[in-house]
Amino acid sequence: MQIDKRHMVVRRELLEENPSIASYMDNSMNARHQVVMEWVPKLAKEAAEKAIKEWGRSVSEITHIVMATTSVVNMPGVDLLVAKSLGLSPKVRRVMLYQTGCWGGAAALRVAKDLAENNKGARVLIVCSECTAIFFRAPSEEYLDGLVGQGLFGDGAAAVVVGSDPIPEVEHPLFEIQWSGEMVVPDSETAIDGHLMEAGMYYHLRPEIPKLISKSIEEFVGDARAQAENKECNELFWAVHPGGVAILNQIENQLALVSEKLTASREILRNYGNMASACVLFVLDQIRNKSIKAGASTTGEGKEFGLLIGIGPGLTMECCVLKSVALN
Ligand SMILES: CC(C)(COP(=O)(O)OP(=O)(O)OC[C@H]1O[C@@H](n2cnc3c(N)ncnc32)[C@H](O)[C@@H]1OP(=O)(O)O)[C@@H](O)C(=O)NCCC(=O)NCCSC(=O)/C=C/c1ccc(O)cc1
Repeated sequence: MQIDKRHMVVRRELLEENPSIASYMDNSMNARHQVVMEWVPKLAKEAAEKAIKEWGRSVSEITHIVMATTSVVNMPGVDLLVAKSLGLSPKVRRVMLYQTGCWGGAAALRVAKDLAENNKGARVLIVCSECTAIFFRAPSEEYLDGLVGQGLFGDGAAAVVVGSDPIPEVEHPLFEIQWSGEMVVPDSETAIDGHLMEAGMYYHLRPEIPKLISKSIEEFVGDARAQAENKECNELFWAVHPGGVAILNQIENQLALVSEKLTASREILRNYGNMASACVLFVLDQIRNKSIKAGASTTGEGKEFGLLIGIGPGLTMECCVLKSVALN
């Protein structure tokens, strides 16, 4: 699996308090709902506060919130809980992305880009928050792909503020979102599916997922590279969703990437597992932190352009072309 560590709110005590979650197929949705309604907003708030602090302006200047989660279904949306807990204005404009799975982080960036560019002065808070309590269950011989997911998935949240026309000396952009695109891999609808049942979220991950992705990745990346001065793959930096080691290996081989290109994705996989929508933002954070630490000339490992790629149910691939920022 190449995962050393994951963080999960599902611990022994929680399972003792909620034994239905620890069963394979007992009715457990009530218990799960309580857990994810507590933790998805809690993790989101923590991540958002860090992002807002780093951005450096007041919460009152956040005009929009875009939130992604696959871990909870609720009305009103959990974005409202998060907005309230952060003290955002009741007039903040909200977009909630549910059930996008692992392409949610990249999709949130796409939506935020369009909002920021079409609303002068807009500052869009993106929050991605995921909690595996919605689908954690006991193993069963009839459900091996569930065991694969159980070994892969972790809890986590990430946030970022997106805007246009940054205020000099006040706002310090890290990357510019140059372009965004999406593609559904042909005939892959059944590769990842998930259904909310009395026993919680029940999903399937077909073993052919990595192969299906590798069949379409070149075409998809070709569209993106055209928006990045047609740079060769190895002239870009890469923030690929670490869906699993086989997915990263297939992409690396298919695009003939040198091994360092996916280092950040592999490090996030190793230290956090697959946190669905939040993962690509963790990877991007890792890239800019390492770039700064290494004394690189840009936030993108010294490269001018990079691709951020989310991959999830559909199979949907979502890509943002990012332009890095010069580091002094
Ligand atoms: C990490 C894996 C699982 C194992 O890698 P490995 O240790 O190098 O080993 P192998 O790839 O050789 O696989 C070992 C065994 O596991 C089997 N296997 C391998 N995937 C499978 C399989 N999906 N079934 C059932 N047997 C299998 C595989 O066939 C093989 O069986 P065997 O030859 O009999 O030993 C690797 O195969 C891998 O990365 N697979 C792709 C993982 C994957 O599908 N990722 C999910 C992408 S979707 C996503 O990110 C989010 C979805 C999501 C959805 C809902 C949410 O709420 C939130 C999120």
